[in-house]
Amino acid sequence: MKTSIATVSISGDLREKLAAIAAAGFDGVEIFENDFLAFDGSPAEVGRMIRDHGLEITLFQPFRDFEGMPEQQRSRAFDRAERKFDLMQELGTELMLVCSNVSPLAVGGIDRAADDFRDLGERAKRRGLRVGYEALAWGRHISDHRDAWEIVRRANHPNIGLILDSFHTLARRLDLETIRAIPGDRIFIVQLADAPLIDMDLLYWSRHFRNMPGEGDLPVVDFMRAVAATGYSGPLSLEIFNDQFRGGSPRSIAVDGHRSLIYLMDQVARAEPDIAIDVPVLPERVAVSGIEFVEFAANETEAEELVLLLRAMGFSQIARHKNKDVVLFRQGDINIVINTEKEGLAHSSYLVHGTSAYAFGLKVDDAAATVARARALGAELFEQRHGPDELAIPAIRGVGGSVIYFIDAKSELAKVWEIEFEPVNDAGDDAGLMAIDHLAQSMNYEEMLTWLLFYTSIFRTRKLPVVDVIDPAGVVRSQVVESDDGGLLRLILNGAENRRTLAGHFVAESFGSGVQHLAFASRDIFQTADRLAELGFNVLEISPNYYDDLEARLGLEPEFTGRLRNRNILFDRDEGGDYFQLYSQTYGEGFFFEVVERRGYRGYGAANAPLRIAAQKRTLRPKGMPGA
Ligand SMILES: O=C(O)c1ccc(O)c(O)c1
Ligand SMILES: [Mg+2]
Repeated sequence: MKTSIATVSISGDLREKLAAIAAAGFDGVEIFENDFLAFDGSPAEVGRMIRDHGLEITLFQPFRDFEGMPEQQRSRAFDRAERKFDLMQELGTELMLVCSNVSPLAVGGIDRAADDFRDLGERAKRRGLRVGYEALAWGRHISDHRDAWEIVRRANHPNIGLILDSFHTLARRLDLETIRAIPGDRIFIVQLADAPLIDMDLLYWSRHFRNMPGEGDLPVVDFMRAVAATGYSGPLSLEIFNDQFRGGSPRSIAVDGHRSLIYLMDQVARAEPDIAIDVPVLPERVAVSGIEFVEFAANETEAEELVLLLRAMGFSQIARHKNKDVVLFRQGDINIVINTEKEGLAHSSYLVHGTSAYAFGLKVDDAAATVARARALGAELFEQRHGPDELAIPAIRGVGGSVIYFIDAKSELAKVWEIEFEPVNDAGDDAGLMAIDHLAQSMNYEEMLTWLLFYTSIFRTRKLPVVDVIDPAGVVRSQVVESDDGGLLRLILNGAENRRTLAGHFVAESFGSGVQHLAFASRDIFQTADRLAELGFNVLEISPNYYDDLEARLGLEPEFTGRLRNRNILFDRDEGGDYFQLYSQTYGEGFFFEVVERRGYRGYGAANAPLRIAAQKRTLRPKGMPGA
């Protein structure tokens, strides 16, 4: 199936939009009339520019307030249509979208509208053009695709067809089964959009909050399954009205859009194995069984500080790389790599961002298949020169230019620690840390949907509802992406709206998005806390007021809250059970570690986040005093 996107979906002038759309791999564009009107070139020039990009014009739109007008307005509407037909012929496109009439002058009536469309069909036919009719969810008389289809059916003209738009159908929660009965060849084009569930006026919701399929909450896959059942084989065209996308990066929004369509088609093909759909074949979504390692890039001095910190959490250095300035620290199943090489991505990453967790490795069943899926979804491959006795670990680029490596047990990859490293003898007592519970990445709010779609389309993960975390300086939106089978990948995306929040400061001062915190799972957080105190760990101090409130709120025993308070442990409880957390102070521009213990608890301690953030901001190093 061909992929297409409406020019209205991304930012920039028409030239920038087309370049981004073509680069992202789309086959076609819908020309939104306003983009054309604002452009200072003739229709023929615009048409040529589009074709020079290897794109076809899948649709010209919108033509408004056409059907069911009283005389005078009716003949004027036909005159207007003829003018637009002239324009379409100069542009070089043959399909026009008419959206259902919103004018108060419009008279209702299915047959009256059908008559108008039959006449318009005749005019279109003379010019070799076609017209599609779309029900706007807020149309005056027609707001339901079933009624639009009935008008098209009664117009009974080969040049008049139906246009379906997932937003209008899903926003009104119309029965999707009604789509299956429409003959696929009577559907002239299918427009796709998702949206977050927000209770608001349909027109406002549609014009400001649409997003790419998979980024919102609407069942776009179910909609597309019904469309596929009709035998429709025309373009799938994104039509995304979104205020944020209008101000975003044309390139990255276009890449997101293309990714959303590939992922959507992939889901439809898997859900409807009996329907022949012409879609790219890609490996299925990848189950991640955990984070194999996290790698920090640092210079030598800062690496020493990091090492002190790791030792204060009970980590031991267990190996060093045979050829590179890279060392491996371990505790339980947690592998922390510190890379102080003077070349390669680690070094350039250090130069740009300072000491940071610039890479991590995920455990998967098949690393090659993982990369194949990621590539099919438009992810960027990462390859770096490696020595003859080193492994080529498959990898892609992630948030903020970071790297995600894939380790499987199928190949030699799982033996990377033995193959590339040599052991060193430095085992100390550990602090009861067993595994990485979760990894949190901070980014600008505008990037969140991009990375949400990235993670959910490539990996077998699901998103939880966005949580607004109140920082003293603003709101940070927090989005969990976790294994959808309750597996072991847990990621948090924190979207900062301003640079004065803890997350925003981190993004601004470390020059980009990245891993801001790592949470380790403890066997017994009380024992861990006591051990960390012996090791000289700088725990984040929590206000006594918190424990008074906790006691009252959850009805806890004073003896229990006393034990929490003495160790600066935060507590939360949900239907599943109890959650314990403690934090490090912040390092550098706001990086920190967390230790958690879950006793059946499923969440992430959102209730504690505002308080914890306020405490951490007190530990941020004052500006202008490096190293202080
Ligand atoms: O908001 C609108 O007016 C509008 C116009 C054309 C469309 O295809 C659509 O879905 C909405
Ligand atoms: Mg539409």
